[in-house]
Amino acid sequence: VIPGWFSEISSMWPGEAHSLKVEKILFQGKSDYQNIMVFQSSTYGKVLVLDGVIQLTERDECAYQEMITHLPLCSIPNPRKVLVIGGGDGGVLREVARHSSVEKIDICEIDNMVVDVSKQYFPDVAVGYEDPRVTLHIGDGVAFLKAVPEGTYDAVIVDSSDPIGPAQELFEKPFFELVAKSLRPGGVVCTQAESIWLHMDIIEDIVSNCRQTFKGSVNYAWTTVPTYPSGMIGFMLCSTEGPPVDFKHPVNPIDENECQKSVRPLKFYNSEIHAAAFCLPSFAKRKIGPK
Ligand SMILES: NCCCN[C@H]1CC[C@H](N)CC1
Repeated sequence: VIPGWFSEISSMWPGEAHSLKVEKILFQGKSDYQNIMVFQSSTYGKVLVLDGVIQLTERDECAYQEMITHLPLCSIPNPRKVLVIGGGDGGVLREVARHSSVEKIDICEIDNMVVDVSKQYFPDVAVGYEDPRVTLHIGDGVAFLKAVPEGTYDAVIVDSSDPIGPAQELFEKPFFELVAKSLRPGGVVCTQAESIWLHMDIIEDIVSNCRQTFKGSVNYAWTTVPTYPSGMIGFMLCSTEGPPVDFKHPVNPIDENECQKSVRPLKFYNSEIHAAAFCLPSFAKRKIGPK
């Protein structure tokens, strides 16, 4: 370990570790589920770390939060009811709130300390909680979905950490089946789906489970996030049987300059990068590309 540097060392990405220079550690704590740390970095703003894994930095969180939200919500004409599983930092809520068609936003986050820490150290991310359409449920996403009436949501966004730890069950088939039941016909789900450089085996399993579970379309998309391992992260975009969804051509575009009074303009997402996100390198296309 280099003094003054944080290195993201994990068995989930053996033999490599992204490092950030640390100016000051701002918070360290342990919730019922995980270790939580916040530090001021030299060049990426404040950084949120769970069990030694970087969750977000102020400088590049826009890439992840905007893409995981607008890839699904811009792919259906009028999203009204949206569920966020995970996402306790509030960044996805901030992005969902940009859609004026949305009437109700439920969020189910297992760890209340993540919510409190984000509100204290990342106000520009946790601002999402201030939207009156938001209802926060603290609990397990699987239990929450079991209690949801069938066909409740137009969109579900699964903003999870990695498969090792509290989020493990969010990568397994029973969870996908519960998500599918909670969606209306032609409803959409977007999940955090790891990196094609690091986790192709996991992604192949996820794609296989999704193809068995979601009878509309199943697509893998990705974005660049400098501070995530391998500098990128992917998403599964799936739709249930019903009105067809063409994820690659946003039917409900959001204008990057559409800056409502309350929120800042989009920093990353636009319609061109939406379409581009579904283009895969050949090694990935062969394994997880459209059949
Ligand atoms: N709202 C930010 C959640 C971050 N999602 C994950 C964090 C851990 C990474 N290895 C993968 C993405």
